[in-house]
Amino acid sequence: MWSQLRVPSYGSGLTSVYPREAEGLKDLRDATEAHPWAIIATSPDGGQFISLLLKLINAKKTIEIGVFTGYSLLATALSLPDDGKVVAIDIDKAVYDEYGLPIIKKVGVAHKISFIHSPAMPILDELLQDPKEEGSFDFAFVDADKPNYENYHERLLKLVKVGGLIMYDNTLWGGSVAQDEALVPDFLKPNRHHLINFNRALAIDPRVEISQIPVGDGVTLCRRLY
Ligand SMILES: C[S@@+](CC[C@H](N)C(=O)[O-])C[C@H]1O[C@@H](n2cnc3c(N)ncnc32)[C@H](O)[C@@H]1O
Ligand SMILES: O=c1cc(-c2ccc(O)cc2)oc2c(O)c(O)ccc12
Repeated sequence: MWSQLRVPSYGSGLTSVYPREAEGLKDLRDATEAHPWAIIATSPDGGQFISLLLKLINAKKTIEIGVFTGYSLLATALSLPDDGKVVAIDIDKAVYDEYGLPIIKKVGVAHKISFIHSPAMPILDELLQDPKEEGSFDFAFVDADKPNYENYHERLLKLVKVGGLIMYDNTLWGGSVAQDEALVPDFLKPNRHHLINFNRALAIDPRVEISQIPVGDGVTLCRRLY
């Protein structure tokens, strides 16, 4: 099961994450447990890492692809200044409206969020039509359909400013990217080769400086170089 593969989240969560988790984030994590796909939510250590990064880089404008119930989105909104903005894109609005939005309103950060109900690709292409949007984002977080990560990367490299960060979730894919195919559990197989190919593409991409970090299901952080 995926939960068994996320031992680092639980291990570090007990001491380093949960005691520091904001009340709204805990409420949202508890509420998300009721959803049948709760396991795909961003992990608490992933949320904590996003919060720290956003504060380190003084992020004001960010973009997120893949919202689900809104855990990473809430972690982001809480970490931006009061006049900060996050553009959040998901093909599923109902789950965000039901789980995340009421808590986001309650903790007073809804004004920082522009939720866009759509597949991400046309929105990224639309943003790129506007010269003001090019190079305007400090940070991007990608946690959606894995086959599109390479397509998102091409667009985000133009939307994020030089020196800005792009963070991709699930780049370890339960550890399976480093496993012999024969040992990989069936439920990890469909997306595994997409993540292996994506990791290979990032490894030789001269436009970014990268680091893969074993937070949650593995995240890869890219800093735009030019
Ligand atoms: C792993 S979940 C995101 C988890 C979220 N970051 C969190 O904090 O819980 C993936 C999300 O990507 C969305 N998604 C899948 N394909 C998409 C696409 N082409 N464009 C935008 N969102 C997409 C799904 O609807 C789902 O909500
Ligand atoms: O098991 C999953 C599946 C996804 C997933 C699959 C298809 C999509 O279009 C989007 C997301 O994402 C996951 C995820 O982000 C995670 O942290 C754990 C498991 C899964």
